Amino acid sequence: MDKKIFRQRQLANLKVFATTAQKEHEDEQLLERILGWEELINAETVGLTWSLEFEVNTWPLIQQLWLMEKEVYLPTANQDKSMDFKLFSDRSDLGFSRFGVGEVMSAKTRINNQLDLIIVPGLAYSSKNDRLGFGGGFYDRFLARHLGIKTVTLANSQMFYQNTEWAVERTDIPVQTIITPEDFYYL
Ligand SMILES: Nc1nc2c(c(=O)[nH]1)N(C=O)[C@@H](CNc1ccc(C(=O)N[C@@H](CCC(=O)O)C(=O)O)cc1)CN2
Ligand SMILES: Nc1ncnc2c1ncn2[C@@H]1O[C@H](COP(=O)(O)OP(=O)(O)OP(=O)(O)O)[C@@H](O)[C@H]1O
Repeated sequence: MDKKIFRQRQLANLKVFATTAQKEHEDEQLLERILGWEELINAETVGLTWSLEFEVNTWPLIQQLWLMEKEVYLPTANQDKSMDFKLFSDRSDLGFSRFGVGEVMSAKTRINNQLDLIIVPGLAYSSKNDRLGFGGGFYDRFLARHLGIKTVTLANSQMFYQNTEWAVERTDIPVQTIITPEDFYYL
């Protein structure tokens, strides 16, 4: 299916799912699974996003990472479609961009784009490790420029597809590991 049409359908699905108790339950399962995952345990610097309602809730994960004394970085989306990961160490440093996503506002914060692990956001994933994002191309551009960075994603039951049901572009970069409530999919 055309990527744009699939993305709109998927966004509508996820917004409905976000109102259910099942979504919250799966968020908890996914949190538990990634916290027990060796590659997360071994990472010292972790990049992830401040989640929107229909995405997997990252706030409990961020708090756990702080307790584990990991450095947590959130991306800032730039005008030229590049991203910079900024150190996030205090909830009060958070602001909201015009797109409505949380970003670190503090100007004196550290940038680190060579992270040990990036937890990539997205709307849909397949067992072939294909990923469909929001459509900005921010992560595909970032990952193309930072080859060798480890990537993982948390996919709830509504985000995960056995087959890739949308058209994959040449610039789409697959995610190395997908964690679902039941399984791990490695590229
Ligand atoms: N929670 C979360 N944070 C995230 C992402 C995400 O998917 N989820 N991103 C994943 O990539 C990045 C931001 N993604 C974006 C995706 C699209 C547009 C966008 O369409 N911008 C339009 C204008 C929007 C407006 O003006 O309202 C544009 O720039 O033309 C912006 C940011 C970084 N932070
Ligand atoms: N490395 C790249 N260089 C140039 N253009 C790119 C690159 N990666 C993606 N694009 C372009 O950006 C646009 C959006 O890409 P795409 O639909 O894959 O976004 P997405 O992966 O869903 O979003 P995101 O990565 O922000 O979560 C497309 O037109 C795509 O061709």
